[in-house]
Amino acid sequence: MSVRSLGYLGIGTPDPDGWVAYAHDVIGAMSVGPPGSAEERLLRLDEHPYRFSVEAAETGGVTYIGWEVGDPAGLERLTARLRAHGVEVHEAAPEECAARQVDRMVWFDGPCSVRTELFTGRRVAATPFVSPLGVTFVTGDQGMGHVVLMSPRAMEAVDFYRDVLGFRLSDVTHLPMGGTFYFMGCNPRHHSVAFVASRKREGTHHILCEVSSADEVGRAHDRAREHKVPLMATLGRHSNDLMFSFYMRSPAGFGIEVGAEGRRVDDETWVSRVYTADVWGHHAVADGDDGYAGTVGTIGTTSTERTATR
Ligand SMILES: Cc1ccc(O)c(O)c1CC[C@@H]1C(=O)CC[C@]2(C)C(=O)CC[C@@H]12
Ligand SMILES: [Fe+2]
Repeated sequence: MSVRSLGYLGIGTPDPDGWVAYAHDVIGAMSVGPPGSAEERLLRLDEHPYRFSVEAAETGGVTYIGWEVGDPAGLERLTARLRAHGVEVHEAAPEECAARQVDRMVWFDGPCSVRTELFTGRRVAATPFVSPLGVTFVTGDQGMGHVVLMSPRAMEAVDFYRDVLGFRLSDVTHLPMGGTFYFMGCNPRHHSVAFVASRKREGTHHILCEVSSADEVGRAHDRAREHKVPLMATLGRHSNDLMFSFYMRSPAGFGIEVGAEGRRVDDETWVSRVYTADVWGHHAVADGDDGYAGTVGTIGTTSTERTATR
């Protein structure tokens, strides 16, 4: 398998400065450059020169996905394989490679209408990563996190990632209220990309940033409340990747999942299963709800009060 990990994501949003501020103040990402510079919109999570590139766009969503390939020979093989499957693959110009801070990059129009890039020779930042909030992100051989895309053609996306790009179909989850998710991996992270079948819409569902501990998830959850960031789903534990996480809205509309304690997958022993529920929590939060008011029940009220509220 030549694709090694999720390297970077382009973020399109009508409010780039708002997204950058959110990334600093709530997620804990670090800008590459000073306020007002173009490099301020390049956001780091670790030793890579950047993981998010935030750009102005009419609608919010991932504008491109960058997959890191192990070496130049692997990129050659993958490019030939894509072309053999009829995919129009473009060689990035030197200035594009310089902007991505990579030695070589090819790109094509990928599933879910997302520009998909394959690169080798990523620069390693000369300066250390220092989160403005002291956050440590889990990346390394697991890549930057995961991205979940919605599409009416989710199955085509799954077939392409498995049969052409060589991803593992880790498992499938049928959620009563949340649709069917297909989770795909290319390294020990349970999934680096997932596709959810959506009858009407095509776009970005959420991006995961994994942090180093459950307490870091709790602190991110506190920051979301402090900054009045709407929740998309409450705290919970997934049954497939065992991630303890919550989901909040980003200013671009799609979700940011902040999680910890995700399991590592060994391709030699992994068994793909079908899930229909999380271990606990992860209750979807309706727009405008703070994810807590609905939990006030009859516990602690008297029988008279209970009768009165019926
Ligand atoms: C099922 C699942 C397993 C692992 C993941 O990283 C992951 O994002 C998901 C997606 C499920 C997700 C959820 O559990 C909380 C409620 C959510 C956000 C929805 O409202 C739809 C997708 C649901
Ligand atoms: Fe997720």
